[in-house]
Parts: sequence; C-alpha cells; structure tokens
Amino acid sequence: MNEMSSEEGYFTADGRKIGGVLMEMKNITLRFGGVKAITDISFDIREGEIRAIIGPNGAGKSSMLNVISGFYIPQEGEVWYKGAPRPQMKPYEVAQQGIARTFQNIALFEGMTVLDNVMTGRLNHMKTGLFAQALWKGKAEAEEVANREVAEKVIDFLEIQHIRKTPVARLPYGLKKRVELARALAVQPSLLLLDEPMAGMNVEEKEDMSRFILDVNDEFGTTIALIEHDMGVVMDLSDRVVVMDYGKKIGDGTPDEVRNNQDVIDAYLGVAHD
Ligand SMILES: Nc1ncnc2c1ncn2[C@@H]1O[C@H](COP(=O)(O)OP(=O)(O)OP(=O)(O)O)[C@@H](O)[C@H]1O
Repeated sequence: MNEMSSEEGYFTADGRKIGGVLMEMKNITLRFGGVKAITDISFDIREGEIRAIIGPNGAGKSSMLNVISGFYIPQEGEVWYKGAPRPQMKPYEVAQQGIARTFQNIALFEGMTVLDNVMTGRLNHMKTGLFAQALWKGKAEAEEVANREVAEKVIDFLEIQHIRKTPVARLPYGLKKRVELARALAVQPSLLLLDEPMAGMNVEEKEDMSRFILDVNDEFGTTIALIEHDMGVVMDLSDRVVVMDYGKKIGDGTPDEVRNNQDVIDAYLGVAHD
C-alpha cells in the first residue's frame, strides 16, 4: 500500500488502482440442514481488485460464491454492496445490480452461435419492451445496434472473432470457457464472479485464461472475484486471497501472506484439524 488511506484504496506494485470497498461479507453463516457450509466468515472485495477464494474440496467456496451471487441466502450475516446492506433478492435482481458470473460447468446455449450467446449478456440492458418495439421501431433498432456494439467489442477483446458465427456445441472446452467469460463481460458488470475458471483446462488454456482475466481487469477496471481449486494459478493472478477450509476462513491477505500462513500450509497438506 502507499500514501492513500485504505478507505480510499491503494495502488498495486504494477500501478493499478484498487479503490474502496465494493462488497463486504459480514459474519456469513450458511447451513444446509445439519451441515454448516460456511461458518461466520467476513471479508471484503475492493473496487478494481482481483480477489480469490481458495480452499480444498468441500471448503465452502461454491457456497460462498452462491451467497455473493444471491443464489443462497445465508442464515446469519449480511452482504453489503456499494455501501449498503443488500436486501434479500432473487438472483436475477442481483444480476441487475451489475453482478455477472460464469459457471463451473459451462452454462451456454449450445445450439446458438457465439455471437448470440454473448448477446444474451445484453438482455438486462434492453429497455425497449416488445410492445414498444412494435410501435417505435427506430428506438428498438438503435438499442439493438448499441448492444451489438458492446458484444462485438467484447468478442474482439477476447479474440474470438473467428468463431463468432460458430455454434457453441462445436467448440473445444477452452474456447467455450472463453465464450462464457465474453457473455459475462457483455453485461458490463461492476463485479464479475468466476467459478473455477481454470477447471478442466490444459496448461496452455490455463495460461490463456489467466492472461484474459488480467487483461479484463486492466482494460475495463472490472472487479473480479474468483473461486479456484488450483492454488498456484490463483497466486499469480490475485491481489488478495481468502482461504477457506471446512467452512471457516483460515487466511486472508496478499498471495505472499497467504502462502506463508501456517494454517493454510497445513490445510493444503491435509493436516488434521481439531
Ligand atoms: N446444496 C447443498 N446441500 C447440502 N450440502 C451442501 C450443499 N452444497 C454444499 N454442501 C456442503 O457444504 C460443504 C461445502 O461445499 P462447497 O461445494 O461450497 O465446497 P467447495 O469448496 O466449493 O468444494 P469443491 O472444491 O469440491 O467444489 C460441503 O460439505 C458440501 O457437502
């Protein structure tokens, strides 16, 4: 950190500005019947940062991502977003607040082209209803053109122009993951959630995906929260890392801080816990 106060944010070593707190999880506890998936976890996500949540199998990472995205409502605790507690919301309402996500098991429309899939990311931005479209064609067309421009820009940025007319079903796995990222980016989100973006990828695909995540953050200033199994990849990407184990937070800090945290080392080596 430098001379800016942590309230306002700070500059990273590579000169990126990390702003104030965008989202704050306050004492979140989530249970499924008798199973406590998350126990009293607090952390924040700052504007412009790449924030990772890592942990071994069953640590509670997916549950946490689902709390952030509004899919699960925690029994205890509060989610603060843009400086105010977020009321209980349906996931689509959370999406309307500018939170977009990708899924661990790709959730694209397989029969549709890449372009059409990316365009679905613009649905929330289409203000002209069907009735108005029929009455006022010009306005609907102008909106369509604007949405199309955003989609094409994202497609260019993620270097998938050559497959824009290809049905998703025909694409290899790594490219499908990139199309999912494109669709989420087309939302122009304030917060982008990535659910194990590297899962199932080969080394080359992982390198490509890492580069795109960094470029998205750098170019658009998008705040990114990701969950990942693979500690190595995450350490290279992230500004700060939350480490979960058995539903509890056992570490939180820069990659270096977390890497040297004894609880984290033990969890990854499989040392038994009380
Ligand atoms: N829908 C559910 N119903 C019941 N228990 C669940 C449910 N989802 C998760 N759990 C339990 O909550 C705990 C945390 O699971 P979660 O999937 O969040 O962990 P994870 O860190 O994402 O694991 P992985 O890396 O294997 O995906 C586990 O004990 C899991 O069995």
